[in-house]
Amino acid sequence: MIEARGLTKRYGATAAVDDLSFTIRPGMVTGFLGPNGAGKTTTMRMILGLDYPTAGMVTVNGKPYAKLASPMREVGALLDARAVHGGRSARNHLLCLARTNHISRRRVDAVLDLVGLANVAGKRSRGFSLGMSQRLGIAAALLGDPEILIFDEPVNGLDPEGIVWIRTLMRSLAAEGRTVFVSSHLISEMENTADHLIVVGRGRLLADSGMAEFIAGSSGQVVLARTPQPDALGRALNAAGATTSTGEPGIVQVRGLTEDVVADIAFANGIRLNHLAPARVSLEQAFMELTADSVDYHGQSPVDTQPAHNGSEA
Ligand SMILES: Nc1ncnc2c1ncn2[C@@H]1O[C@H](COP(=O)(O)OP(=O)(O)OP(=O)(O)O)[C@@H](O)[C@H]1O
Repeated sequence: MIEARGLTKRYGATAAVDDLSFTIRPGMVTGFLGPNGAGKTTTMRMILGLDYPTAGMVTVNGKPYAKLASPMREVGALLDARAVHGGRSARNHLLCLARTNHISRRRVDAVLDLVGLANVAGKRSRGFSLGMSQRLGIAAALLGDPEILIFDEPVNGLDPEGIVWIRTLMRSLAAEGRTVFVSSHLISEMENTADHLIVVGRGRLLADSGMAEFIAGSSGQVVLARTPQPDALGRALNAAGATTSTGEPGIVQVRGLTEDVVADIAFANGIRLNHLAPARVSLEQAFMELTADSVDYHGQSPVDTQPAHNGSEA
């Protein structure tokens, strides 16, 4: 369990973390989300005693990190995968950590196996790809077999296989009853991984909710229907109170109704559906809407291509 109460960190005039209170519970993956510069890394550094709060407090299993008797056995963290001595082999890096924390050599080999680095364990980490470095960082986090795991943007720079591997690992660690706290600036990454979400923007708490509630409360689920009769489907759905719009030819975007209801309405009106699915984009849109006022770094946005409108598509 990690508990923050009124946690605040100021750098001059900037409040990197601003009066954050939350509880991270065991047995689940908690996603820590927010745009760039929202204060995620600063929060994680304070949990790990690497930065001191300006005000408030954060505890790990009821104690500040500095008071933990055997920190590596209680909390494992991956903050910066490149922060290792590049001249050391992966095994030596882990052996050094193990020795200073009274952890056996056997455990070093076990975590090397677990993260898939056993056959490069003798190689210097300087030559490692970002993905291999991430795996080494995760091996270090797991070394003390801790109950609490903290990962800062663990999938940065990973290939799809690495992303799936980390996602599966986080899920299995949570299933073992551990507390897993993982940051990301992309909600799409968390959608299939996290059970619970803490969302921050400009250092402040924007949401603290279960993933299912977050999705359900998002600004209207969007359902995509592919049909050879888009006009007829649009009219039938509008009559049922939905908002529809067209994207690609033959695709109707529906807001305000579930897939089941859209299917029922199509069936009742004799309209053929070739495909019906929830739109992934709705969750990302909900996240972007929630954090829109907190984004520090804006890029140039491309021309909006699909304006939604009320009423039937014409
Ligand atoms: N040591 C520091 N000195 C001054 N300002 C800092 C320092 N560390 C962080 N900040 C500022 O605090 C704010 C929060 O930064 P932080 O790195 O915690 O955000 P983040 O959510 O982890 O962002 P990202 O997703 O880009 O990693 C930013 O405005 C950042 O510039």
